[in-house]
Amino acid sequence: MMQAARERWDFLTKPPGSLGKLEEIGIRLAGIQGTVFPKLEQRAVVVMCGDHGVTAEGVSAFPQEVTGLMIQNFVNGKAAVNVLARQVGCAVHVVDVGSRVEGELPGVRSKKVRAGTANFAQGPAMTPEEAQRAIAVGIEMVEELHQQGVQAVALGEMGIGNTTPSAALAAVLTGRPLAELVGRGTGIDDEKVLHKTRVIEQALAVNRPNALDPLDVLAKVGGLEIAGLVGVVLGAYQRKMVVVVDGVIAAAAALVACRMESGAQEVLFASHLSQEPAHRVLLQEMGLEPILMLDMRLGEGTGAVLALPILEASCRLVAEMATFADLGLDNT
Ligand SMILES: O=C(O)c1ccc[n+]([C@@H]2O[C@H](COP(=O)([O-])O)[C@@H](O)[C@H]2O)c1
Ligand SMILES: Cc1cc2nc[nH]c2cc1C
Repeated sequence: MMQAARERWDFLTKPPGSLGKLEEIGIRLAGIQGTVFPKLEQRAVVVMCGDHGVTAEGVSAFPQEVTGLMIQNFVNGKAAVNVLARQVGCAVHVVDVGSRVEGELPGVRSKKVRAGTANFAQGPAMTPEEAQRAIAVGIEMVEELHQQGVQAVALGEMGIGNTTPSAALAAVLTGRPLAELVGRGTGIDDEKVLHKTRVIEQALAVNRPNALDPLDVLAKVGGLEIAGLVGVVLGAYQRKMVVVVDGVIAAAAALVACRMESGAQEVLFASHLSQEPAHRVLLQEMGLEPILMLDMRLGEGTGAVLALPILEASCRLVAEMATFADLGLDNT
């Protein structure tokens, strides 16, 4: 199907290759959907939310309570991701897979596996069973979206502290040194970046995650919303749905999913390049090239949602452009 799509792109009324990455995107979409004319009309962003015990170590510029406040903001339709999702016509699904918020908020899918992870600088973030349950929440969510006819899922997340587990996952799964991976997250200074690096070093020494066992790594130094996104990727791969990766946290989840199911990479698109340094390394590891470069580092799925119209442009071009044959011309 990808070969058929490549031929179609070369017959469209333009010099071959002149639509650049839009052509490559279209060819990959054809492979995923099994048609030369892929469609991305129905799309959704899943915002997985969770809290992190490691915030007790002072690794974020913001207090943990902000996770809950932002969950409320998402259901009020007032967060950045809501604004962008409205602009591009994308449904927003907010899933609480592990926040410390008590009770149930209307508009939030309450799927809490536990109220935040444990501080992984002192022991495992969660048990493998908890990680598996959080993965199941993601699979279940994407299964529902599939039944609704959704063709593309954007990976969103919210969790104060979650750039710390993301850097830890990246370090274990890629083998790169922490100095290349640890960043400012929500905006910590140089001194705190060093402290964050030492916290992750300690977490790796205490937990000794097995790099060849992605569930072990995820449970020991991951997060509940990260595990939820692993499930979204795995579920989407099974259903041949397009997955648009957001920033560093979503990319860490995507790499865990790829280590569990090597073919999962086939359905992934990188939306943008975050300012968080581990993001570049994670995308490289998955062979993905970012579409947008906007110096964003917000999360929530904002970059992924913004890239949806670019993916859709590719679908529209191949469906609506005339071919040289339509013009009565030979393209050679
Ligand atoms: O998407 C990114 O690349 C990204 C980079 C830095 C921060 N974030 C967001 O900020 C929060 C994590 O930052 P931090 O400093 O608390 O680890 C979390 O809610 C993420 O959605 C997201
Ligand atoms: C305000 C705020 C909004 C966010 N959205 C995703 N991560 C976030 C972190 C903070 C601090």
